Amino acid sequence: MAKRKTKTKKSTTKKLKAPSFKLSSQQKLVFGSFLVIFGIVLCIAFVSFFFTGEIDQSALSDFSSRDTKAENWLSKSGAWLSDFFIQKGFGIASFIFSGLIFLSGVYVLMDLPKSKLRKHWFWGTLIVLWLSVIFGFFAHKNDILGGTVGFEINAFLQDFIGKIGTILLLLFGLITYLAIRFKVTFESILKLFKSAKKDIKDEFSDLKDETFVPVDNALSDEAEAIKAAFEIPLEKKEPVVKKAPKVVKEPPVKLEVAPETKVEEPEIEIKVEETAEELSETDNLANKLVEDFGQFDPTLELSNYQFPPLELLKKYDTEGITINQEELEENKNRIVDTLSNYKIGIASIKATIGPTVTLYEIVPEAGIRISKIKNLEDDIALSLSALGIRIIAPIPGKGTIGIEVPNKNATIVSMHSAISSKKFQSSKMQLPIALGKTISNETFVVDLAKMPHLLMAGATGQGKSVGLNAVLTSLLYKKHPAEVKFILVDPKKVELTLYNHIERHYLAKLPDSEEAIITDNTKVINTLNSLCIEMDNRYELLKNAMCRNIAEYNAKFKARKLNPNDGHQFLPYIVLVVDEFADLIMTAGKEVETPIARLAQLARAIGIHLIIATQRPSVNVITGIIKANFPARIAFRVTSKIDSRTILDGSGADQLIGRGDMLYTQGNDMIRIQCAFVDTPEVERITDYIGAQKAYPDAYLLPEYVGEESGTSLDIDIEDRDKLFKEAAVVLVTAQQGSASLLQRKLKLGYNRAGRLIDQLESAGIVGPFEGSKARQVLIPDLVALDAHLENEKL
Ligand SMILES: Nc1ncnc2c1ncn2[C@@H]1O[C@H](COP(=O)(O)OP(=O)(O)OP(=O)(O)O)[C@@H](O)[C@H]1O
Repeated sequence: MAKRKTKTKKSTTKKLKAPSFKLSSQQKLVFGSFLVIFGIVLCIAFVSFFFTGEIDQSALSDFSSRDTKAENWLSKSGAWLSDFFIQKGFGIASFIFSGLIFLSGVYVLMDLPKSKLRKHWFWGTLIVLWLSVIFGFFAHKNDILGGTVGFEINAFLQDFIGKIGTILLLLFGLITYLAIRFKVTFESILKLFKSAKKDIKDEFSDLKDETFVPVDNALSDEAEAIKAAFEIPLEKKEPVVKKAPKVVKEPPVKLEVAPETKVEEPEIEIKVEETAEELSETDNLANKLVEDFGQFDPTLELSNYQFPPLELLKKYDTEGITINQEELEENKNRIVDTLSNYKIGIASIKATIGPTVTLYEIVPEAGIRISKIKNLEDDIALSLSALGIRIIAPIPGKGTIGIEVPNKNATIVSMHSAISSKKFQSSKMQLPIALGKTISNETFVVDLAKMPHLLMAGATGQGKSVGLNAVLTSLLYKKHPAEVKFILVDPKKVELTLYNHIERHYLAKLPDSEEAIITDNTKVINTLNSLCIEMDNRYELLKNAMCRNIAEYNAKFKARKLNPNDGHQFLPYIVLVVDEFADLIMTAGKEVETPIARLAQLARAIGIHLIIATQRPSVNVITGIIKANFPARIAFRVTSKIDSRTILDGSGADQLIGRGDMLYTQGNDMIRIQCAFVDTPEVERITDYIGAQKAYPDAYLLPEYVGEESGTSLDIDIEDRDKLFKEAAVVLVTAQQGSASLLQRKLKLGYNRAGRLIDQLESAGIVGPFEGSKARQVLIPDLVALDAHLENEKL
């Protein structure tokens, strides 16, 4: 865009330059002074016209006769000129013409830039026209106020749009003029009003003070002396010795501060100037761009995009607390009885009712050891004879013991309630996810960007897929397609297919792949490696932009402080979802584990987040390296304590009741949550709703990844060259800079491939040899020479 702009600018200046003629210094002096004098002549003639215009009318009709005399101070010529400009032309606004002619003379004499003068003429003429029309509006006949032009235009306008229409049109013209010429905005007008209001207020209070003057003067001599000691007028900054005038406007407290500020003032000023100069180059440009075009809006391309409405999600009748007093009492009695069987006395008991389980918080009697209760966990569970009892002894942060007992009638936590909750709606998180409801019926919202990766595990049929859908749905309800992209890996081939509808809105894929959702395990390897390249590229961009994370980078990009010509672009978050990780590890092993681990370790700062789900939480799937990099974990119900340990590093998941009952941990505490339920038809409605809207031309393209096997390090043979060879040559020749990182950025390549390309370009004689830290020399001067060079090679 910018390039095109400069091009058009250049071509117009070229066009304009063609007819211009150069004046010699003498010619400039003659021509310039003529214009200055002519401007003055016009002005004198115009002024005189107001006194002599009427008398001179007859003289004009007999202009050629030497006998007729005109009263105008410049005689007949003056009378004629002013009649021409004022009477027949634009009325009193014609004075502006005399000014413009005078100004043109000054410009010619002083050899000032003509572009500015052209601007003055353009805007000046518009003002003349506007004034003439507005004066014409108030003139009843062909009056000198608006001249013939003003009168006629008025008559024309009033015939068609009436008086009110004309005045409104003129007002609109004025607003447009002010907005374009002086960059006036609505805010600046408001500001002006505010400051005017303040001034009036100040003035008023000053006046009030002044009215007190006589009282001041009437003060006793003693009071006068005390007051005088403080009366050092701030503006003058004179030494204290200079005793004050009689009028006291400021209270003494304010004045006491004065000497301090006086001392510090110069230091502050110096500091401000220094920073201002340092920032000036890039920041001033960025500020100007923001002023002219506003902040960069990544959503602009799909500015009409509508977020899915809440109505697409289903509401359930069984929502809300269903446990009754009877059940509560019954459970309480059983807990008290069971514990007393083991000689554990209870001081108090409190219940918190959740959607699936109720937490009974017990304060044991003094002297009871917590370890005793913990050891009896299984026995207590057995005595209470309920599935899904979990004992938390003690509840972290409280001195109590928790016993979670499932409710007889579990309630469904609908996605509708989670998404519509205030907590989710008003969340300012980068990637907010409404996971479900906690035991105290609060909607649980977490930030995926903070996790920064999520591991989900649970036995089959316990709610993993629903959980994944809840995560994806949350993001779809909160993030614009420009802000987040998903890479979906679905070896089961059926779980995530619905998201195909939103491919061109929300999905990312490899350039050559047809399907955005990856179901083939071999393709996953390429995608993961490509994601690693994307990660490296993003780190390079962040480094160049001197930003520590994607949020800072995007903020800087939006503020137009990063130049897109340097490869900078708005970076959407990328969320990689792998539905069946165990399957992937079984078929591809190390080949996927390595890039996953690399991404998990490094990708957090640059906005790539992984969510991996597995139904086989065994140690060969969730390996040490994976676990170390996935602090945020969700465990649905599993069948054994060992599985629970593998996922959560502790038991608990084996005591869940299934159907979306889950434990969430982000390193320390475990939180029991009932996962929000989102059914397939709901997901379908959402994806259909989004899919029916205008989309990007293609899915978000990840950098191309070519496996290591293709291409050797130095392919001298033309046939063996990388298929991006020509593009790479064009990039380097255009930039006249032989750098691999430039190729990486422009062609979205990984470091290895860019390096290989540079080697091939060297052997083809397009770039020079390696020169240490400096970029290689480009041996071909331009694209024409490059074409010729490549043609020669073929011969
Ligand atoms: N949050 C929930 N609330 C209520 N019911 C749920 C919830 N999550 C899952 N269920 C019930 O459990 C069933 C199985 O859930 P889901 O398909 O998510 O299991 P899964 O763990 O993905 O199974 P698989 O591994 O075999 O795909 C759902 O059809 C639904 O009836």
